[in-house]
Amino acid sequence: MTPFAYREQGLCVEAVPLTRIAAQYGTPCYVYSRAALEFAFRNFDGAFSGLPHLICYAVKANSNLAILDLFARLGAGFDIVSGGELKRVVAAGGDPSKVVFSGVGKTEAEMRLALELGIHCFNVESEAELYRLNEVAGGLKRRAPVSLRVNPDVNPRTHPYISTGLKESKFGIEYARAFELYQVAQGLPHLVVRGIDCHIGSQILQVEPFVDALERVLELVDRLKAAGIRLEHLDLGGGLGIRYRDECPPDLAEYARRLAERLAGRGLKLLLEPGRALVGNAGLLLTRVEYLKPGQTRHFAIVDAAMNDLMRPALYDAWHDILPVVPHQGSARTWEIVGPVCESGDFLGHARSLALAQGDLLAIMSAGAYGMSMASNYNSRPRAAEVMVSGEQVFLIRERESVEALYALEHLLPTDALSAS
Ligand SMILES: Cc1ncc(COP(=O)(O)O)c(C=O)c1O
Ligand SMILES: N[C@@H](CCCC[NH3+])C(=O)O
Repeated sequence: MTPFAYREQGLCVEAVPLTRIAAQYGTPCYVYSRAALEFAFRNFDGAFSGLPHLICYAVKANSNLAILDLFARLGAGFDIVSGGELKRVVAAGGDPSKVVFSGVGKTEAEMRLALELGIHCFNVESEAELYRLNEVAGGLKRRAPVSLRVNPDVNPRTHPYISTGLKESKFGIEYARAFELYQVAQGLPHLVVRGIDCHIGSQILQVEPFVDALERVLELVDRLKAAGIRLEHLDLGGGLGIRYRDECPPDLAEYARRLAERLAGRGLKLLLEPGRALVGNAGLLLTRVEYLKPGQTRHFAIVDAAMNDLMRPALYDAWHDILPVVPHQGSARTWEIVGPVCESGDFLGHARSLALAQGDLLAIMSAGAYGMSMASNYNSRPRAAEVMVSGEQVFLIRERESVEALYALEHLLPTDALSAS
């Protein structure tokens, strides 16, 4: 599936040239391909067709309503980590009964909302959360469906900031305590034990860590079964990596086969929470070169997108391919691709060999996941617009913010308060 290709008018998304999108919607602008999103979901879902399963898209990767709507129509469930994400799922037409709620800090209000909407399961991350959830559910005269998110202590072999399944991590319940806490959960009157959950990290490029985690979790499933605690589902979280540069992510069929092998004959429904794998390569960030600033030691191309739009390079030193929308014949130079934000860490790419002129458009690739969803208004920069391409059509799915909207919630101190000091 190649939704991005060079044609006569330069780089296109499906049938639409990026030059047209820039002219109509301005830059910076996130551009997604509907075909790529649908393909990614169907492909992932299809790989597990031999097993009872539910793909719960991790909303945090990209929470635009149009994307949630698309996945909901394809039958997705959703993995959420806040009341805000739950409200987005509902606003997009998602089915709350296919929602799992992860996260270490669920508030009472978030629990209440999720119980009232009837979500599928809470992935509980601590003993204290079990007691709080029991109380909140009791207050609503309901029983809360729960899984314990177990920390299997396996190394996902990824960036340390996005490893979550090691015992040093704040996530999940310590493996050694999980059995005992299942017994606690079983004894609490307003909880129903439904399943078991783990999530070991993100951008994982081998199948082994998933298999190791699954085996650890299955050991626990067996011990629980022997103690009379039967589970309906096993949620293995998300984390499957994608190609940003030259990575070789695991083949989906192989990933599915290795998991299915270990789950065979157990009667457990498999839940998965992919984020990046469904949206990462379906989107790009379109930006324009504002200035070229060649120097003695380094040459800077200053573009109109910045770390507030795409934080991954600044935060993880992450690589995103940067392509010229209309390639030049001119000779290439090595450029630092940087934004206008007042931070030395504000870069989108180091040492990129490109033939550039002021005013050129660039496409920052593989920006569909953790791009817009991690954007901020730092330096009072309005967040970018988002559009979705479908064949020859372009749909605006999020307007560019206005600068006024950025301070609309703020208040000046009243004059009398100022004169009193
Ligand atoms: C609990 C949980 N589920 C799912 C995901 C999605 O991860 P990814 O986008 O790597 O698939 C994350 C993020 O790492 C997460 O924390
Ligand atoms: N935000 C990260 C992934 C974190 C996953 C969330 N648990 C990234 O951009 O790669």
